[in-house]
Amino acid sequence: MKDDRSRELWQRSQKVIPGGVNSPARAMLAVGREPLFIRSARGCYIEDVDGNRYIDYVGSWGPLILGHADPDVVAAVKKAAEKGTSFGAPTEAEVNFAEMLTRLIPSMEQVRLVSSGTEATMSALRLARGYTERDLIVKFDGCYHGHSDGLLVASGSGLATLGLPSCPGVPAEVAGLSVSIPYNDLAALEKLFHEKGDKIAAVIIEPVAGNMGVVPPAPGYLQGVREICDEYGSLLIFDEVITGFRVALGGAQELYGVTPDLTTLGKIIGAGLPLGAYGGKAEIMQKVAPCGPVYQAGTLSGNPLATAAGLRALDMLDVAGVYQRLEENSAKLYDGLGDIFTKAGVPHYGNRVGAMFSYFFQKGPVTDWTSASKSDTEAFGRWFRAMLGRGVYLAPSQFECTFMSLAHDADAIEQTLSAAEEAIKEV
Ligand SMILES: Cc1ncc(COP(=O)(O)O)c(C=O)c1O
Ligand SMILES: NCC(=O)CCC(=O)O
Repeated sequence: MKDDRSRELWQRSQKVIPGGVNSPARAMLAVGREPLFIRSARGCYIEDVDGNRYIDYVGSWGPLILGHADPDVVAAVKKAAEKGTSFGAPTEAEVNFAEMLTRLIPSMEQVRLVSSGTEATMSALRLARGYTERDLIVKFDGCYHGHSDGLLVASGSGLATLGLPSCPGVPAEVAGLSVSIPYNDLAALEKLFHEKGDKIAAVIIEPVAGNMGVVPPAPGYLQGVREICDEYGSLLIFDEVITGFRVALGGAQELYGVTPDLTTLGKIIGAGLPLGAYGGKAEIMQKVAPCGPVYQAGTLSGNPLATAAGLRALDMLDVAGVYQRLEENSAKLYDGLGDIFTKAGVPHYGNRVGAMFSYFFQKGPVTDWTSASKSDTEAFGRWFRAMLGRGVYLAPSQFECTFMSLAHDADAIEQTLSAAEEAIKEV
């Protein structure tokens, strides 16, 4: 694999960009190589600046469930751009988009558009605190909700990958308002509420965790979390930045039949453009300025290019059979990989929910961060590099997801499994 040009760019980039990357997850530090610089992508393929082509299972970290450069999405963005890239005033597309979101995710009676998942969760927490007039937030070890101060506590994603349990720069007073406890452990949540329930504004949870690798909720767990929140008058926030429009059209809340008070979205709803959203019960959303006192704003919020892309993408997902196809293709790849690991005698444990899955290099089971962190990350690094060398681009961390898209067809799956049969010999 030739990577001269990527290397050269990495040398240059490190002089002007910390670590050479604009987000730590891209650095590939945990898998023992330098990042590849990408010049283009289409469908399920990405191409780096040295001309290597890979089947891509990162999908820009989740947004590209339609595949890269979907022609309809690109056309919608072009058309919107010609009419102006930002107005700082309301548009018809925003109304259409909000109507679509509230129709497809009925618990979101009202919705605010923002520009990232981080903004969505940060704003939802502020609203929950403003609404309940309480300060404490509960989160779960290994879950990641973006990089706002109060959420960088026992976080998943890049912090888990780099082994950063906390983050300098977050004042202890702020971190102290977020309590993090193990995922999938109702007894721990009950105990915490028993002690501090009247101070807890909200519980924020990834209804399927995707930032410690994929960890599904145990049967009944989300229902249990809902009941505890109700008992103590705390809000339940589902962070569906990853799971929204991925595990089902109506997200994890539809799949598991549990209704949160607030939902946060990002990734897929922007189809690769910067777009996030938070929303929920109208009574709560009415507290947001200008109709209420909880301030939240954004120069580029509801950006016309992003909403045009999002509208087109959600239209294409709201078609009978789409999620069935994603499910079937994801199962085919996931099962095929499992067979290859088994045949090779490599200890592994898999978790999959729809079009997101992870294989952990350990015997498992993996139900929370404590169990996920027991994985053999050196083995994962060897696996990652062996797959990359055979044209398959996986997320460069044991603690991230493999994302399928509608562009991953039978051919791509076949090629991936052939690569895996060879690659596993190097693990
Ligand atoms: C569940 C979850 N919430 C929030 C975020 C933050 O989103 P963003 O990176 O768009 O700020 C992410 C991913 O990065 C995420 O996976
Ligand atoms: N699952 C983790 C992410 O999606 C993060 C991507 C990033 O921060 O670059």
